[in-house]
Formats: sequence, C-alpha cells, structure tokens
Amino acid sequence: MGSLVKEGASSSLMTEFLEKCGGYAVVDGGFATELERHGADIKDPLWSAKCLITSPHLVTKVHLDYLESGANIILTASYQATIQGFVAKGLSVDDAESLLRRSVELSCEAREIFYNRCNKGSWDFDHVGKASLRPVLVAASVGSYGAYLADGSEYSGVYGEYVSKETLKDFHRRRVQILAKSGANLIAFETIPNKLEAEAYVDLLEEEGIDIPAWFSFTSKDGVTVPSGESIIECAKVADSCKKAVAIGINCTAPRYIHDLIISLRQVTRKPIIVYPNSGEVYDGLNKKWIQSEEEAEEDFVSYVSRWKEEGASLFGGCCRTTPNTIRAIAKVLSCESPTPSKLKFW
Ligand SMILES: C[S+](C)CC[C@H](N)C(=O)O
Ligand SMILES: N[C@@H](CCS)C(=O)O
Ligand SMILES: [Zn+2]
Repeated sequence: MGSLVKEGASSSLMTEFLEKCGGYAVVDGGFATELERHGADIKDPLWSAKCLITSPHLVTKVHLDYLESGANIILTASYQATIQGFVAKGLSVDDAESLLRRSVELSCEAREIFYNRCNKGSWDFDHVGKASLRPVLVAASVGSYGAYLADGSEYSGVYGEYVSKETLKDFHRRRVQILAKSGANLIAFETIPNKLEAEAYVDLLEEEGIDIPAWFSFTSKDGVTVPSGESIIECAKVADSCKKAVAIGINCTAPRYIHDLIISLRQVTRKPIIVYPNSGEVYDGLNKKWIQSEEEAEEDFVSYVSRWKEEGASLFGGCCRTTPNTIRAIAKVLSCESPTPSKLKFW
C-alpha cells in the first residue's frame, strides 16, 4: 500500500484538514448541474466552463451556496475548462490560460466572502468547543480527456487505440501546471474513466514536480469496474502508488454502487477515501440530458452516508444533479455523528 511510502507534506495537508473538520469532511455537490438549475445554458462543448466566460457571477453564487450549505471543500469550475477547448472556441492561448486561473480565483473569492460573512455573524464551533472558522479547501477540478470530447466519454472510458499515455500527458500537462500555481489547495482529478488516464496523472505530477497534492476519483457504472471495464482495484492501486495522492475515491456514480466500491478501495489503500455520487440519473451525452432513474432519488442517498462512513470513507459530497440541499443533509448527518477527539479513527 502506498501509504507505507513516505509522503511528507502532501499527506499532512489532508490529515490535518480532516482533523480540523472533526474527522470527516463535506465536499460540495453537483456544480455544472447547479449552474444549469440557475438558468445557465451549458449545452456546449465547454459545458460548465462556458460560464467562466458568460456568467462568472453565477459561478461565485453556486460556490457560495455550497459553502452556506456546509461544504468544507469546493471544486473549481475547471472540470471541462481546457486550453484546447477554449482555443477551439476562438480564444487565444493566453486568454484560455487566464480563464483557468480565473476558475480558481472565483472559488477563492467565494471562500473570502463566506469567511467575511462568518466573521460578521455566527461562528462555527470545532469539535473541541473552540470558536473557529470552518476549514475550507479549494480543489482545482481536472476532468478527463473524455470530458473534453464533450460527448459523455467519461462514461465509456474508451479513447481508441491512437490515444496513448503520452497523448493524455500532453493533453493535460499545461492545464495541470497552471492550476498547480493558481492558489488552489489541491487538484481534484475527477470522473476518471480508465486506468491509462490515472497513470498519466501520476506521471505528470511526478515529472512536472507539481507541488500541491491531488485526489484521484474514479467513476463506475457497475460497482466493480471503471467504465473502460478495468477493475476499480487495479485503478486504485495506481492512485495509491502516487506520493502526491492524498485521497482516493469515487464520484459521478450511482449511489447504489458506492458501498461495494468503498470496500474494494479499502483493500488496496489506507489513504482517506472520498465519495461524491451523482443523483443516480443517467447522462445522455449526445443530447446533454439527464434521464431519470426509477431506482434512486436524491434523498435516498443521504441515508447511505453513515454506512459509507462505517466502511471507511472520510470525505462525502455529491456530483451531478445533487444540490445544496443534498450537501446540507450530508453536513447534518456528519455533525450529528461527529466523534469526540479521542474516538477519531485515522487510517
Ligand atoms: C460528467 S458528464 C455529465 C460531463 C459532461 C460531458 N463531458 C459533456 O460535455 O457532455
Ligand atoms: N465537478 C464537476 C464534476 C462533473 S462529473 C461538477 O460538479 O460539475
Ligand atoms: Zn458528475
């Protein structure tokens, strides 16, 4: 297990953060779909990143809504913000790079606004009873190459024989360099659909000397494999081997699969486990529409959080089509069950 490898400053960021949060942290909810709920038209190859150009005020609003709902981690609007995608829209490389930096600034500004509001009003109390500001980290979102393809390829994980690990490294390199120097606390590699892309991220972090930590979060459509058909265990081993990885987990996956996936992750890592499922609805990537699932509704998912915690997960949030209500409910479950310091369990 990689946690036996010396990880130094990277791992202490997450350990200290979780300790300050009382052992468990709340991640925000669906970002793009929340922009959409507020009227943004993101049926576009840039998806949510379009709002960095057209409606940055809405980006700030959604971040603030999640902070007000109890989030300890907010993810930037950079999931589908790629230099290649912006250039295809006619922007210059300089402007594309500025928009990437802007995504992080907007999250940091929202955190500032939130802290100022807290200072003027009520204070949170930490688990030892001292008044404190709630710890909040900004995670720079990096969506997969499949996200850039803008056809829902995150859920197929099949990029074809011409896309090698080097192709993926070249695709992500400049974006990762920029986000690492943008003031974000960590990088969130999200909705990873195959093992090759996880390997590309591990190599990039090492080769580029990226000096902020990262989490690796995979997606699954069956609770056993990632969309490419490779086993989640094999993918998690890749992430676990990365010294800069401070959490490993699952996102944008139907809630019903999360329990078994946590058990699989726990077999191969002692790093903190992060889970932020979607609502259970299914994405139609061609028409950019969500199709309702009869099996799950958003409210069902919060009732699973305690069990996911028992299986060893430490960070909980939501992905597509979850809302600030979901996050408020998760925060409530965690605060009701928050352990006293002596009972804190770290892996
Ligand atoms: C996680 S999926 C819902 C993201 C959107 C997709 N890359 C698209 O552009 O349609
Ligand atoms: N952080 C992204 C993930 C999409 S799968 C979002 O919430 O829009
Ligand atoms: Zn999602």
